[in-house]
Amino acid sequence: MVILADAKQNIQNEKIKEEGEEEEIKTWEELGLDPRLISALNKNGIDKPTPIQISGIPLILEGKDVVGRAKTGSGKTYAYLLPLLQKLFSDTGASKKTAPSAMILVPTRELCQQVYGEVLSLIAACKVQLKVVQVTSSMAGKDLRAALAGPPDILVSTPACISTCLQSDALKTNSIQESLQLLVLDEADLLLSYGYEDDLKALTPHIPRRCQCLLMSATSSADVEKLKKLVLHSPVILTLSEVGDVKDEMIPKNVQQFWISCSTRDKQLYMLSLLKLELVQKKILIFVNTIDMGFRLKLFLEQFGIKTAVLNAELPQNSRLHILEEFNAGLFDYLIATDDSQMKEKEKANDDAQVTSKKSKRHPKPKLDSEFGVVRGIDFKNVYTVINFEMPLNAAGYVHRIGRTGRAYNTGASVSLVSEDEMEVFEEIKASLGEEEDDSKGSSNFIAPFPLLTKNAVESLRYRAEDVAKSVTKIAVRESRAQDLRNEILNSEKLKAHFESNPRDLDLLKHDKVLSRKPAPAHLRAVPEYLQDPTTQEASKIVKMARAAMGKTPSKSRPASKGKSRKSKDPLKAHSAEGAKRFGKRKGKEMEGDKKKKRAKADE
Ligand SMILES: Nc1ncnc2c1ncn2[C@@H]1O[C@H](COP(=O)(O)OP(=O)(O)OP(=O)(O)O)[C@@H](O)[C@H]1O
Repeated sequence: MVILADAKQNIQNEKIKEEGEEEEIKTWEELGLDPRLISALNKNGIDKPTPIQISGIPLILEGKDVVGRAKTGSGKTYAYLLPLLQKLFSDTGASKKTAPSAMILVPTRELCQQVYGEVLSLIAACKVQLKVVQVTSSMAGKDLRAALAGPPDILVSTPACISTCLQSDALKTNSIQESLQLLVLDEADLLLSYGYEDDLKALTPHIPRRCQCLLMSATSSADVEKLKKLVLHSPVILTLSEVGDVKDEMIPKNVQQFWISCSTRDKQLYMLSLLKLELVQKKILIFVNTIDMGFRLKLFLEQFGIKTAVLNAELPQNSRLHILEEFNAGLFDYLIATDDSQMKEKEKANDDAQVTSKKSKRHPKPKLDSEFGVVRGIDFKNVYTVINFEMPLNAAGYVHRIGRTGRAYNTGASVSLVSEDEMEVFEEIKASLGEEEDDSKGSSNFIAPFPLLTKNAVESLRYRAEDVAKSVTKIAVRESRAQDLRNEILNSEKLKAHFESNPRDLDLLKHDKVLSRKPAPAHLRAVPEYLQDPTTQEASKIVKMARAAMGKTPSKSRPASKGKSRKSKDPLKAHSAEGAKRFGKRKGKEMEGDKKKKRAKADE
């Protein structure tokens, strides 16, 4: 937790204790949390605070301005939500409120929906009379005014939408001056790179000096520095020692990171090998950098009976939210996500869309939702493996992608397919994770070569993969993308109506339906025995056993990292860079033992 120090103030440095470090275990009561919130958390199986919550909640309850930096999936949302709600519990509302008491600003609509859902469920569980609303830029002025009439106690939105509310008078600047007590900027470092600087500058002059401001992020950037100056004006701010750069374990220790060197041309072949030979554990989140690549991969995989959904910026918002809900509910195991850090592609596509839509009215390009984003902060449930089919543009993008697994003490893994022209960003990522310069190309203390995929196994699938890849033409990709969009727009109207009356109904629409015009040939669905070498079969069997051993929904609050980690038979553990250090000796003995047994058996 970094809390900026005003140069004149004494800097009180406290270090957030890492998981497993000797520390007195704090309880929610010791943090001064309201019993209603504690019982809501316990009902949810969340029985003790994470390090960032231990450090942050008391400071926020005291009214301090806070900049919270902690690794992905470490509970930053509750670190600010719990004290924020508690402060509003006691807000008797004596003075007539003319604007929300608290505003939570996030960079994407998906995160807006997620935080809104968390607030709603905590308010319901605590049975308190607090009103929360979320507003997004897609809402018309009259809907914004209706949503903010009242006004609500808590407002969850994006900076762009707040700016729209100010312009359309749905929010009045003098009301903000009178009523705003708490302002939270979540995923703060992304807010400016999402182009919200002007929107924030439109808001900040109206933030009253007494307002308590909180900035949360898993990675730091020059933008956070800018935001601190822009937003953190309270003179008394405490500082806890910086969690450090990305290298300070910004990726949870319980995430094993792997990589595979392969040509761009072979990426689909390697992806097929990983999934078809079942060498990685479900659920699987696959990141690509462009929407076209997402559909190309979808069409390719479905020819082999692997059904996926593609989450991207051109889908209607409630379709995107429904896909996230379906995926989190486990209705399908593979999700292809277009990474939001590829902002350039969106801006360019938006510009193109404006240009082409003038030229050809008949085929206007769909407008990309610039508030789309499914990497930052989105709390994917039970994602075990994150696969970078294409590498992110930078280290922060890598940290946030990998951060979609290994959340809240659960274990996870990542596999990055690195082509020759991605080696540079791969080296940058390794350096930012703390790799020493002199490490020879490819070797790493943080990201180990993926050990379970043999050359034989890959070559055995090459012919089929290349044959299918050829059939996925540019035209097929474009047609499937347009078809998917038409389906989703049609569905999204149905969705909106349906959600109102059946909020819990998740299987209304299948988002992972097959888009290929021609049905997948049956012989491609299964990999024939003769194509699988014994090593791969053995590895696949152990991966499945490891997954079964973890059960379907790993427990949220059982901290695997507390040294009491459940003995996982995960075959990757011994091979991961982290695992090699910890498991090297023990694993070596085990493997020695296995070899002796095999030799003894052979001698019999
Ligand atoms: N004290 C806790 N114990 C166990 N699980 C928790 C605790 N606090 C939060 N969680 C759960 O951990 C998951 C991740 O929490 P959250 O989304 O707040 O992480 P984050 O730090 O915001 O991640 P990101 O950097 O990706 O935004 C959520 O499912 C949340 O319910």
